[in-house]
Amino acid sequence: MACTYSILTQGIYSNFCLIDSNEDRCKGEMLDLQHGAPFLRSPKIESGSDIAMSEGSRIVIITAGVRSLVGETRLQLVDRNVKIFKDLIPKIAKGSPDCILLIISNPVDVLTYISWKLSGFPKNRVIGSGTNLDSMRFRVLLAQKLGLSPESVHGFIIGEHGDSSVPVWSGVNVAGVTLKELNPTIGTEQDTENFVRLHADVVNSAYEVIKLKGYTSWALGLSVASISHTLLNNTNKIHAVSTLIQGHHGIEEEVFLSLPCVMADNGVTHIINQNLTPDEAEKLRKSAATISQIQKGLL
Ligand SMILES: NC(=O)C1=CN([C@@H]2O[C@H](COP(=O)(O)OP(=O)(O)OC[C@H]3O[C@@H](n4cnc5c(N)ncnc54)[C@H](O)[C@@H]3O)[C@@H](O)[C@H]2O)C=CC1
Ligand SMILES: CC(=O)C(=O)O
Repeated sequence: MACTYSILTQGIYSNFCLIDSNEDRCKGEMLDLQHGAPFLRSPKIESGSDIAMSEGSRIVIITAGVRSLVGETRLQLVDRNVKIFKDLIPKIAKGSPDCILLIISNPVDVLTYISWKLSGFPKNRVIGSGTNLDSMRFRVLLAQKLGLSPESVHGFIIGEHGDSSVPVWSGVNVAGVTLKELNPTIGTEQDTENFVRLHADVVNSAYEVIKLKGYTSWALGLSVASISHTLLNNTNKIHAVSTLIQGHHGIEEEVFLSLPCVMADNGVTHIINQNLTPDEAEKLRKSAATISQIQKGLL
């Protein structure tokens, strides 16, 4: 609902089909939104529990499944959510054969891989929301530390949307000034300015919000709205999203992880080849090995 609300209120798209196995909850959400239609350019919103209602969709955003309880990692959800995806993805692929699949449910990297396999879609049209959210969290924390607007602080978190994510300290910059040039120890334990703490805070963000309010929603909704805007308007904007990264940075496994991607109306068009340090690339390869291990035997 946070994705829907963000897309609707920003005027990005106005034709929605909300599907949930809990039909009443979904209808309640639909009615509540419809009552706001005069403020929302009179959108068309339907709801139901039958996936066939979504036939012919341009983008299918999948958030179905269980979420983490307090202290539970995203990877611990894998078996329960893969089961749901095995049922859903073939039906969606049949009903909306030309759609872009935008996966949100966790563990998002594994479920994006599973969706790619089960849909038979080309890799560019199967995308996980990945570390677009983590990168926003990173920029917000960096901006708070530097006393700047997050829009003026640039940096990426890549790899797993989860505990093994990788901060690209070598590329963090403000107006083209790379912070690593000013502070060569940035992102290491030797750094007296303790920037390394910010990545730990990014990794801990979801755990903290879940402990406080039970789930995360708004930032993810805004992140998905931003990705949707790019896809629907063919803008070639770069987002860190989960895509097939085999062959990049020495990764041999068939895994989906986040790297900065150029995105347009047919999904991911290019992966940006960042000039990672050997340490950053090694951490990414470790992340890939972890995910690959988890994927074994799922299909
Ligand atoms: N990638 C990211 O950054 C984020 C991912 N998530 C993930 O999104 C997922 C959903 O989280 P919430 O929305 O907080 O959970 P929620 O419990 O509020 O919603 C999940 C919905 O899925 C529905 N559902 C379950 N099985 C279904 C099926 N087979 N068909 C249709 N609907 C089905 C449930 O009825 C429920 O309404 C979780 O896996 C969570 O970890 C949540 C926030 C951020
Ligand atoms: C739940 C989750 O994956 C997040 O908020 O990052």
